[in-house]
Amino acid sequence: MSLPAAPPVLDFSPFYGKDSDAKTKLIEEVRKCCHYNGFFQITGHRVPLDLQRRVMDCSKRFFDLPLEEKLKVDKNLTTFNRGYELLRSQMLEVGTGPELKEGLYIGEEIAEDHPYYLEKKLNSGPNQWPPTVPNKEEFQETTMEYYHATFDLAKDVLGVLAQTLGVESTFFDPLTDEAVATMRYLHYPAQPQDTDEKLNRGIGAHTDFGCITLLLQDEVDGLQVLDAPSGQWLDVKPVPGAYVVNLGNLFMRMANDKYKSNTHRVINKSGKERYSIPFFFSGNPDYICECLPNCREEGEAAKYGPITVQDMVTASYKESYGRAEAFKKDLEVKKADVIPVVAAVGA
Ligand SMILES: O=C(O)CCC(=O)C(=O)O
Ligand SMILES: [Fe+2]
Repeated sequence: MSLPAAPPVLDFSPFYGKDSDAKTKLIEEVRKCCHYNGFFQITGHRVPLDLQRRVMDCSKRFFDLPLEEKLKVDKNLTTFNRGYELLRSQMLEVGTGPELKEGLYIGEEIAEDHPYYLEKKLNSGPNQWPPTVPNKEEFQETTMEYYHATFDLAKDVLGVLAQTLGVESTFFDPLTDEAVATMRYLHYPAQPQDTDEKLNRGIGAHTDFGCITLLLQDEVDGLQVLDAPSGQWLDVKPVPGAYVVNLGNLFMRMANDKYKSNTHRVINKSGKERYSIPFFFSGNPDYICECLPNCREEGEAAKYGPITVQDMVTASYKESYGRAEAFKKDLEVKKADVIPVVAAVGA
């Protein structure tokens, strides 16, 4: 048995080239990762490094704002998950405290007369733009430029995933057409070095809900994936310019559990602030997720029935936020604050 291995860094550029051997090799490597734990990193993609730098700068500019400015775009002002989320709002891992991260949720600009808004589709509505962020116009433009570039990359990654299943790279077009994706600017404050690892999470152990996630990390580490066979947590080291790609629960379900949506978490023990930008690609909300081609042996039944992207992702959201709310109510009752933070927001 090979030793537990951190997700490999793959050169994605053969997808755009004419070298069919290199393309076949890329497809094989991606397939191996999908079977193993659904995680890999990619370089050689088409999102410019300069755009990645500019978007990280936007994220920092936003989180540097005073708390009362960030609260002007509070996510709770919308019913469609756009805007600012305070520290400790989410709790994905049972038995740990609410998470030490703050975020800004952004998506495609959906006007209030758009059918997705009117029909209350997943995370669909106008973005809430922070009114006092420095260089506000550039902030909006760069954010959306980055959103669209990452959306295109997600489509390309799904093209390769289709090929790993032995079907055309266009197979997922009905899923990617008019797809919903949500991006989050995330900021993990520095935690104390002697932080209680059992309780404190930047983000608790979880699997992602949607189809695929493309994650941009800054240079501060903290992301870990669980190696299920050994129970070890493996660091996903930041590689400049690279994306961490991982499959979500929706994809695993469509692959009849043959491909993995793997458990991961963030513990920011670096003593530094950490910034990351995950891009969650859910898909067209009306797309019906069914068992994909070549994901079962002859005569083997599909493990799951059909479900829409909308229903699958909505159910996952409700579950995790419900847990955080219940925990906080419990804390209020006990009047105890057991979760230390070094750099609390606004402090
Ligand atoms: O910030 C990271 O590195 C990971 C974030 C993550 O796993 C998530 O938001 O689902
Ligand atoms: Fe995640």
